[in-house]
Amino acid sequence: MNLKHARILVVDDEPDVLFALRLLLKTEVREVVTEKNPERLLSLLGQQPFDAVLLDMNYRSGQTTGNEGFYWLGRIREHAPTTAVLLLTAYGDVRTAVRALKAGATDFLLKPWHNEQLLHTLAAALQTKTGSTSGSSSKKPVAPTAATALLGESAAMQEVRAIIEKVAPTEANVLLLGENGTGKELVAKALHEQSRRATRPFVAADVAALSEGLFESELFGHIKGAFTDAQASRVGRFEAANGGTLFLDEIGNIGLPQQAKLLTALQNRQVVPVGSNVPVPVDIRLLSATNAPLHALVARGTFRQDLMYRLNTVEITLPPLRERADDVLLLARHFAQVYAARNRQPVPEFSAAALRKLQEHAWPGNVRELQHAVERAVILGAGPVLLPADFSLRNPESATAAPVTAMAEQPLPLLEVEKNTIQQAIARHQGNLTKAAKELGLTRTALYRRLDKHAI
Ligand SMILES: Nc1ncnc2c1ncn2[C@@H]1O[C@H](COP(=O)(O)OP(=O)(O)OP(=O)(O)O)[C@@H](O)[C@H]1O
Repeated sequence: MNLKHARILVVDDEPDVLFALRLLLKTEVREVVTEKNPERLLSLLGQQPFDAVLLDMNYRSGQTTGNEGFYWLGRIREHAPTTAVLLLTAYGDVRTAVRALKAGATDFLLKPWHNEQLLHTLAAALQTKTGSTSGSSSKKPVAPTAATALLGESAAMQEVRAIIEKVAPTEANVLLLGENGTGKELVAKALHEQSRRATRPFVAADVAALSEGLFESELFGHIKGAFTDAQASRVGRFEAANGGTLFLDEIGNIGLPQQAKLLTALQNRQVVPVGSNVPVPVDIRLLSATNAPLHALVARGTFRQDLMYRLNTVEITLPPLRERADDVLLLARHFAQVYAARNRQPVPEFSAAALRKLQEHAWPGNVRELQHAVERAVILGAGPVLLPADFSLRNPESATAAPVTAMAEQPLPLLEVEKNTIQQAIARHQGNLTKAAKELGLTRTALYRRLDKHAI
């Protein structure tokens, strides 16, 4: 995790330390909360998730044993096992620091600290926490983190969560089905985080975005000199995910030749890098996702049945947002909190009419569309209560006609033209971003970047 996105809790009984750390961290991280009473630690952790806690070792004057620090470290480990804990220890007290690491601390910081060093240590601890450079050998599954919390109280979402809980600890391959923006990638991350592979890598690949030529080298790797641009050997996504989870997104969009190669790799549990003839064994759990009707593609003969059976030991279908109106409100309030915090604004309320508007909208882009709509409303909204006018929602039918008329009447700035063209393409394909991207001649990743740029 990036320092900029982190929520940090600092617990120390010295007001000067709290003041100095708040001053240092507030421009570097997303949120910093300071607390001088360690007794309040657990209730703070219960109120909101923190990515890291900076914890002092001694709270009573004259005490230098660090025992209180160890006690609170243990309690944090029980309540928030994924939160990084950095202990603040007196300079020179290396023995306590080593004991702290053995007791489960992520790292320690010496008082007085150097600001640069502290930021560096904190950033490294956050990296370790997300597992991207983790050297941890623990095989214990971790609880889902806030970043991957799958929200929704509708019967459909409760069922999805129940299936995740059952399937996550197994080695079953899971196929995630559902429209764009329904949360398939989020479910994939939740499956990984609740699995025995949680401390190993989670590697995602958008296979629809890969050209036919790139598919093999991206997934299986290549050796130096395998093709003109291959100036160095490179491991593919399979090898990068070794021991962990590989998530193949948009699996329904790959052609028959790629399907055959993928099936061979899955059957043999090994990959052959491009340009090599030496197979490399791989141990991965495969999760895949698509918004395409995969069973219909099999019936039509454009997707191999034997490959589908490899992928869908378990199938989870994410329901479209329009079928779970109650979740719309819950998610809207959640995103309002997230974006208000991110922009350091008070959390806005929703007027009854605004809530009605959100519930009645068809959400062709599902949760992603709602997320962007709320973000835009939080940033541009006029007051503490969000009104219907703060949400400019387009239904697929109305989106096609309006911008064309506008273009005919007066010249539009280039950015507006780009935005309109994208919106029309998305509307024409009923929110299917893969098809819209294809029509626009963009990769899905490039389309996402533009959606973000235009806050669509
Ligand atoms: N149930 C949910 N609770 C909280 N956030 C959600 C939920 N479902 C989706 N989101 C958020 O909506 C956005 C889109 O979700 P995600 O990328 O997982 O969808 P997807 O189905 O994989 O989309 P695509 O098919 O377009 O790749 C993400 O920012 C995700 O965090």
